[in-house]
Parts: sequence; structure tokens; C-alpha cells
Amino acid sequence: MIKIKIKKKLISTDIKPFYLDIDLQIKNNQFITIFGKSGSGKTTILRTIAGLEKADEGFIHVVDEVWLDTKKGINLPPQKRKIGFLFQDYALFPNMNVEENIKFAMEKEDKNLLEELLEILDIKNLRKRNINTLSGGQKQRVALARAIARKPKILLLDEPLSALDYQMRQMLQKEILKIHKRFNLTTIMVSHDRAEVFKMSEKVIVIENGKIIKEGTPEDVFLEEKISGKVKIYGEILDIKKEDIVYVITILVGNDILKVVATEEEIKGLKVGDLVLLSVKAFSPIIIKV
Ligand SMILES: Nc1ncnc2c1ncn2[C@@H]1O[C@H](COP(=O)(O)OP(=O)(O)OP(=O)(O)O)[C@@H](O)[C@H]1O
Repeated sequence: MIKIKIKKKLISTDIKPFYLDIDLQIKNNQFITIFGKSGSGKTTILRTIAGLEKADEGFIHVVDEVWLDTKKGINLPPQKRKIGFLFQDYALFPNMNVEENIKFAMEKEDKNLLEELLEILDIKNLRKRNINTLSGGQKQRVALARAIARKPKILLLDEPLSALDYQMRQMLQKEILKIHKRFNLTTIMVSHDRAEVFKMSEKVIVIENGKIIKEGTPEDVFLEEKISGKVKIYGEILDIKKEDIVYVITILVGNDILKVVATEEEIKGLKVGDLVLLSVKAFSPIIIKV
């Protein structure tokens, strides 16, 4: 269990300062997302966990370790905290190649781990490439490998995919989940993207003005209107096409693709990439054993 209770005075662009005041418990190996408006304090939470910012008061307990306890005067420096940090800008060393960037983050050289990371993130053939010759998606894979090379207990992701295009985002989301599971990490991600939050996290906390205003599963947090007596299917919109006077929406549900016909009124506000809840009346369903 990770227990975080921190208070910190923040300076905002408004005249009044406000307090980051967070009390949070995260289960080991959980994937949790911090969601909230710009300036609400999300990045400051991650930076405080990493030891890059100091809380005015509070504590951070990570399993059996104390990383911060302002009452006891404990504040471990960032290098003593088992953290992997991934930002939107890759922060890689441009004068080193891919392999050197990953090795540099290791406390002790670990050839097996290096090979596994190159393999799992599909960057084996890039190992000798200079960082400046890589695409954004490739750079972010290297940055992820480097974050894991430190063998972290907690992986902190600060909008790591927001600079990438839709397809690259989808791929990297899967890789991050794969890494999260393979290395038994506890992952804390900041994201603005509801579809991403839905797809990736077990728990969401919503922050407003430095305080947690809601927490729970993505369904609890985002789908307040409960629909009863109907079949509910979650999916992602892949395409919206006009055909005569109706629209055909293509929705990815798990590995299946559904086509749904909708009116102009019904597609208002929907776009490709949105995660949607499809509600279907199921009065006379045909159920076939497979
Ligand atoms: N070290 C600091 N001391 C005091 N105030 C700070 C400090 N760091 C950030 N702030 C202020 O705290 C507020 C929250 O910043 P933070 O970057 O945590 O927000 P955020 O929710 O991550 O925003 P965004 O989504 O735009 O990245 C901002 O008004 C910022 O100016």
C-alpha cells in the first residue's frame, strides 16, 4: 500500500494562493489516473512523490519505506526514491544512442533487463541509433525503457502521450499497460484524455483546486447516469460516416467492430477516438452458444 498525505501552498495566476491538500491510498500494482483541469495541481502531486518538490506538511509511505515525513524531518532525495518518471517531452540524452540512454539509468549494468526492455518495447533494431534520428513514438518508447531500467516501485506518467498522434497513442497505451503488468509496478498517470483514462486505469481521482473531489473506478467517476434494463457496451469510436440521411458509427468493442446507425442529433458532440457507452434494448435477443 502507498499512503500519501500532503499539504502544500500553491501560487496560482489568480490573486489568491490555494492549497494542494491530498489524502490518497493506492494499492500495490494498481494503475491510477489523476484527472483534472489545467492548474489544479496534478503535476505537483507527481513531483512531490518523486521528491522534486517538498510538501509543507505530510507524509509519503511506500510499502515499508518512509519517503517523506515532515513531522520526523524525513525527506528522501529523488535518487533514493524508487521512481520511474515519464514526461511528455522525452528528456533523453541527445549525445547517447538508444542503448546508452537505457544503460545510463541502471544502477548496475543488467544485460538481461536491457535485452528484455528492447524486446518488449520493440526497439531492438534501434539500439545503436542516435536519439535525434528517432520519431516521437520511438523516443517515448526509449524514455519508457529508461524509466523502467531504474527498477522503480512507482511509475509516474505525466501526460506522456499527449504529443503523439492517435495511432501512436493507442500503441503506446498498450505498451505502458504491458510494462505495468510485467514489472508489477504501481503506476500513477496524469491524463486529460477520458478515453485513455477509461482504457488504462483501475482507479481515477479527480482533482479540483488542489483537492480530490471524486474518486473511484472510471465508470463510477465518468458515468454517473446509470442505465438499467439495457445491455451496456463500452467501446471506442473508430469512424463516423454520413450515409444518406443517417450516420454510421464504427465502434471498437474489445477486438470486435460494431456498426451502429444514428441520427444527426445522436452523433452531436461525438468524434473519432471518443470512448462511448452504447446502450441497446435487448427485448428479443438471439443468443447463440459458441
Ligand atoms: N513549487 C511550486 N510552488 C508553488 N506553486 C506552484 C509550484 N509548482 C506549481 N505551482 C502552482 O500550482 C498550480 C498547479 O500547477 P500544476 O502544474 O501542478 O497543475 P496541473 O494540474 O498539472 O496543470 P496542467 O494540466 O496545466 O499541467 C499552478 O498554479 C502553479 O503555478
